[in-house]
Amino acid sequence: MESYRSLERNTHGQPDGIVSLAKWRILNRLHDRNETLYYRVLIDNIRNFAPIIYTPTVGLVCQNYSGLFRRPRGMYFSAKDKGEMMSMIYNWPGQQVDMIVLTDGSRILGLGDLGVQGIGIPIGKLDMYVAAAGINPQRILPVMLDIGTNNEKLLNDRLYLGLRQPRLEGEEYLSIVDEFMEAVHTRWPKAIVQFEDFQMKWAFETLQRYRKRFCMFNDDIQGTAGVALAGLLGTVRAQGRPLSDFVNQKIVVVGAGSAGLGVLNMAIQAVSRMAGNNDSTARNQFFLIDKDGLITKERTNIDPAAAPFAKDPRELEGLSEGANLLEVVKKVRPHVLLGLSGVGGIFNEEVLKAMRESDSSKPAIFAMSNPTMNAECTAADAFKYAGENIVFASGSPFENVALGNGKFGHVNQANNMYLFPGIGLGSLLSGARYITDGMLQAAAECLASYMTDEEVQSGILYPSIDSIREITAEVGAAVLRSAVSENLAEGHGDVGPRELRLMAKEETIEYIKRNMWFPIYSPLVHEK
Ligand SMILES: NC(=O)c1ccc[n+]([C@@H]2O[C@H](COP(=O)([O-])OP(=O)(O)OC[C@H]3O[C@@H](n4cnc5c(N)ncnc54)[C@H](O)[C@@H]3O)[C@@H](O)[C@H]2O)c1
Ligand SMILES: O=C(O)C[C@H](O)C(=O)O
Ligand SMILES: [Mg+2]
Repeated sequence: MESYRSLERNTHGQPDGIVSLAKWRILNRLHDRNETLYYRVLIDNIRNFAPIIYTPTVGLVCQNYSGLFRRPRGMYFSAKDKGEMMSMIYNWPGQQVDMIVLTDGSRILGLGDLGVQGIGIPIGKLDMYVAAAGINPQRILPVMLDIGTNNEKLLNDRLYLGLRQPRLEGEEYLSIVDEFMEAVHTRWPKAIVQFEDFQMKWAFETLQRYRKRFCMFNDDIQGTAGVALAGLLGTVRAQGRPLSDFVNQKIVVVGAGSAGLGVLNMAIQAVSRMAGNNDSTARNQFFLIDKDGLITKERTNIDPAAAPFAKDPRELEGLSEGANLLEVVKKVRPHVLLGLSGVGGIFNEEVLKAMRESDSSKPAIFAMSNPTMNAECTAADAFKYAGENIVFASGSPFENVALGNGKFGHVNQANNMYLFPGIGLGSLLSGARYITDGMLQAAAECLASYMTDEEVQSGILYPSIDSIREITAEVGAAVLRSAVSENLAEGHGDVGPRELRLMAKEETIEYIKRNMWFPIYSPLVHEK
C-alpha cells in the first residue's frame, strides 16, 4: 500500500493511462507473489482498486497485454490443440474448479478484436468473483480460446502472443468451443462457465447452443440486461411513480449488439408481464438504433436478432428508416436514453440538450459503453447539457459531478459487476444444472429493490461498490431460491436439495455468506 500511495503522490499531473497501468503493475506483482494478501488488499480497497484490476484499466491492460506479459495466468486453448483439450483440462493442477470465465477475445469491451490479449478480461472478472462473491481463488479458471484474430495490427506485432491466423469461422469455430465445453463438463460437471466478450454472432449462438446443456450464461447479454433493467425500474421510482408506470416509459436504446438486444429482451419481458402478457404492446415504447440509425421493418438485411424490435414505419410519425439519433430523441422525447454502442461521445451536446425536452420529469441518461473513452458521454457533459435534474449512469466509473451550491449530481455505475458474481455464486451453491430466465429475473429484481425510495429519489440507483459483498450475497440468495422454486436445485457439497428447500430467505442469505471465501492465511502447521 505504501508503494501504491507513493506512486499516487509522485505521479501528479501525469497522463491517467500511464498512472493506472503503473498501479495495475503493482497489484499484478502482488497477485503473483502472495494471493492471500492480494485479495485482502483488493477487498479492503475495492472502491479504489476495482477501476484498476477491472473496468476501465483492464481495457488498457488488454490493449498492451503482450508487452506487459511476464508470466502466464489462466489457460489458453488454441485451435491447434484440437483433439487434446480433454487431457489439457485434466492437466490443470487444481482439484476443483467452480467458476470459469471464458472469452475468445473477439469483442473486448468497446475495443474490438484483441485476440489472446483479451485474457485480461476473464482474469479481471474472476478477481471480482473472488472479491464480491467470495469464490475461492484456488477454484477459479480464466480461459482464452485462441481461434486466431482478425486484428491486422496484432497479426503484424512481433510481441503478439497468440496464433497468427485469421479467426476460424462456422463449424470449425464451433467444434473448438464444443470440445472445450465437453472437456470442462467431464472433469468439473458442476463448474459454472461465464461467456464474456464474444462478438455478437457467437455470443447469441453459443448461448442458444449450451444454455440447456451446461450451467453457463453470457454476461454481456444476460448480466447486463439485469443491471440495466434494475436501473430502468429505478428511474421510474426516481420520478416518484409506481413501478407499473414502466409500461409507459419511452426508451431509446442505442446499440443493437449483444448487450443492447439483451437489455431489450429482458425489459420487454418485464413490460409484457406488467401489461398482462401483452407482448405486442410491450414493444411500442422501445426504439432501437444501430450504426445505420433507427431500425424499422423497412431495413434490408436486418439482423435476425434485431428484427423483433424493428419499428413499423406506419406507426412512426415523422420518423423513417435510418433516422439519426438526434432526430429520434427530438421526435420521441424519451424518458430514457440508453447507450450500448461502444461509440465514445455519441451522446453529444445537441443530443443531450434535446433530452431537456424529454416527457419525463427526471430523464435518465445511461452511457453504458466501456471503457471510459467509449462511454456515450461523460458524466460532466450529461449534467451540463441535459440538466441537473437527470438520473445518470455509466458503465465505467466517473466522479460525482459538482453542480454548484454544494450540490452534486450522482454518478451510478451501471455495470454488470453488480449481478454476475451473484448469478455465478447462487447458481453454484444451488447446484442447478442450468441457468434459467427465472433465475436471471430474480437476480435483476433483487438488485432493483435493493435501494430505498429516498436513495432512488436522489438519483442513487445502485448500491455503493463498497457493499458489493452484501449485494452479491442477496443476489446469490435470490438466484438460489429461484432455482429451488423451479425444482432445479440439486444441492452443493453437504447441503442437499431438501435442506435448500427448507431454508427461509434469511437462512439462504446466511448460507451464501458462510460459503464465501475470505482471505486469511491458512496455518501451515496445525495446532494439536
Ligand atoms: N455497462 C455494462 O455492464 C456493459 C455490459 C456489456 C457491454 N457493455 C458495453 O457495450 C458496448 C457494446 O457491446 P456489445 O457486446 O453490444 O457490442 P456489439 O459489437 O455486439 O454491438 C455494438 C452495436 O452498436 C452499434 N453501433 C456502432 N456504431 C454506432 C453508432 N455510431 N450509432 C449507433 N449504434 C452504433 C452497432 O451497430 C451494434 O449494433 C461495449 O462498449 C461494451 O463495453 C457494457
Ligand atoms: O467488463 C465490463 O466492465 C462490463 C461488460 O462486461 C463489458 O463488456 O463492457
Ligand atoms: Mg463484457
